[in-house]
Amino acid sequence: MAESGSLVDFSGSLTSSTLPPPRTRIFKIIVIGDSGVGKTCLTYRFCAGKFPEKTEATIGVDFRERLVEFDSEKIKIQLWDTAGQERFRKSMVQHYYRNVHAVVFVYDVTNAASFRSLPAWIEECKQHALGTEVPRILVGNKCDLQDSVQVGTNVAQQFADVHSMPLFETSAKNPSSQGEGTCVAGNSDHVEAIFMTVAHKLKSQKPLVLSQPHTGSVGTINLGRWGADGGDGAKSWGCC
Ligand SMILES: Nc1nc2c(ncn2[C@@H]2O[C@H](COP(=O)(O)OP(=O)(O)OP(=O)(O)O)[C@@H](O)[C@H]2O)c(=O)[nH]1
Repeated sequence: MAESGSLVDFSGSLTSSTLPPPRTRIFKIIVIGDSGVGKTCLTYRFCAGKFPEKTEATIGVDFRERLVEFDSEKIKIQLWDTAGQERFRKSMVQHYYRNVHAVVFVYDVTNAASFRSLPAWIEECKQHALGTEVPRILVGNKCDLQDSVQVGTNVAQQFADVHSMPLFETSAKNPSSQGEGTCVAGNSDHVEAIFMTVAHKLKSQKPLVLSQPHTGSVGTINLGRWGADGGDGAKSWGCC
């Protein structure tokens, strides 16, 4: 370590143009659940700010990201929108489970089968070494379809409690029309709040390994299947 005198001399030659660019932390969050539960719509709404007019079944994995700022620190939230259909995900699975910082499990509140599938998704995570030490949340989507609800808040909350996850009920289509489940009431842009909550949680944890020079991009991009990796996993998670 340089003594303070030599440090002063040396720092005189250091200008902002010679310093490395500020680095942006990246949080890799995978979004999983049955086909048709709305994973693409949720990730699109968060990254592009609107409900997509048209979606097609995801093949493999789509990758969207958004740059956000917390306490003057820029953070890139990278959402990996995975295919729900088995035939579109097989070859890809082990790649998108690498270096994950958080997992978002999605079910469709109007589709009980998608809720019953959750244990299988949790099991798949476990098989890829993603246990309870990785922050996880449960999202019940399509709450705008109130007349068709098949999965009540109580049963979803019980499931969330058993698995130590916070539960959010929302709608990618109309985020202000969510039901009355835990953590949901009165938020006018709930999808935003869900992903920001996860990012906030991750930010307050151990610094991540992977970072990259700040490019200032905001919004949705699709880099294809092998676009990016995250860093070390975050270590703990409390219910909201
Ligand atoms: N009413 C309503 N429809 C939604 C909502 N979210 C998604 N949808 C619709 O549900 C269908 C499936 O949505 P996707 O986002 O493609 O579902 P996915 O989970 O990504 O499906 P896969 O890519 O096959 O895994 C589409 O027709 C969407 O328009 C929502 O919050 N409310």
